[in-house]
Amino acid sequence: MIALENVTKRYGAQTVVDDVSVRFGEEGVTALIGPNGAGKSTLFGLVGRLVRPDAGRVTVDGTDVERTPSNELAKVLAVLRQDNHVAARLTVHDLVEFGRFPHSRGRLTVHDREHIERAITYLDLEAYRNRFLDELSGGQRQRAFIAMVLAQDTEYVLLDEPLNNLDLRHMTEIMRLVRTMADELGKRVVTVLHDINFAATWSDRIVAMRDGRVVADASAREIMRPEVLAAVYDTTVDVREIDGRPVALYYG
Ligand SMILES: Nc1ncnc2c1ncn2[C@@H]1O[C@H](COP(=O)(O)OP(=O)(O)OP(=O)(O)O)[C@@H](O)[C@H]1O
Repeated sequence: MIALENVTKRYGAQTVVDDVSVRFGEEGVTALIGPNGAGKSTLFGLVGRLVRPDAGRVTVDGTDVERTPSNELAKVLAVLRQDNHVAARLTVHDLVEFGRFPHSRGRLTVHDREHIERAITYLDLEAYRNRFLDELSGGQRQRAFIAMVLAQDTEYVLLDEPLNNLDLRHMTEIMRLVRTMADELGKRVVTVLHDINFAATWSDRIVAMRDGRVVADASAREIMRPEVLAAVYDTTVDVREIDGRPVALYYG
């Protein structure tokens, strides 16, 4: 279980995460939604210990992340960040291998290699395995980073906008993969999504943030209501029922 208890983070006078208490880990897939600047990435940073809270506590499986050695944390928690600063002159294979580092410490076992191969296959990257990251399209690069996270093989997986740069087919395939990670591999995935229809279709629970606070936390069906979405995004969103499922229309 990932638990945030009364967590606050400020940058100067601005409170970007404001007394947030929330838990992740019961559901297979949780979507984290909310407008730009709501504090979603900062929340992930706090869990991954890249950002230190000004108040409150973050625990993973009962242990305060502040007191967990980095290597131990990396065995249970993987975070795909939005801004991955990794050397461009790294091949796809090198990057995915890098995901195994918390387990292998640089000495790959047969088991580590299996994880690397599985991740490359799952992300449809076989053809690009030996390409450098700067020789890939944005979507191919995004898939390589997701493969790195998958190879890390952690119980908790935090994905910050994994659908960035992806085309229709790959968006759907990544969400299907996220479901597989939860349903077949037993992982607990929390993913930031800007497309609420993807969030509603593929997640078990939606947590909505706005202005540093959690403003809604419920099932997709409860969140996919015009009044709830308007309160989260401050804009009009129409919701229609198509084939028994709520679909939000927000294309203006
Ligand atoms: N290092 C920083 N220094 C100062 N302000 C920051 C820093 N990091 C984030 N912020 C501010 O904190 C607020 C929350 O940012 P955050 O990236 O967590 O939002 P977000 O919900 O992930 O947004 P987006 O959907 O645009 O990615 C924003 O107003 C942002 O400008």
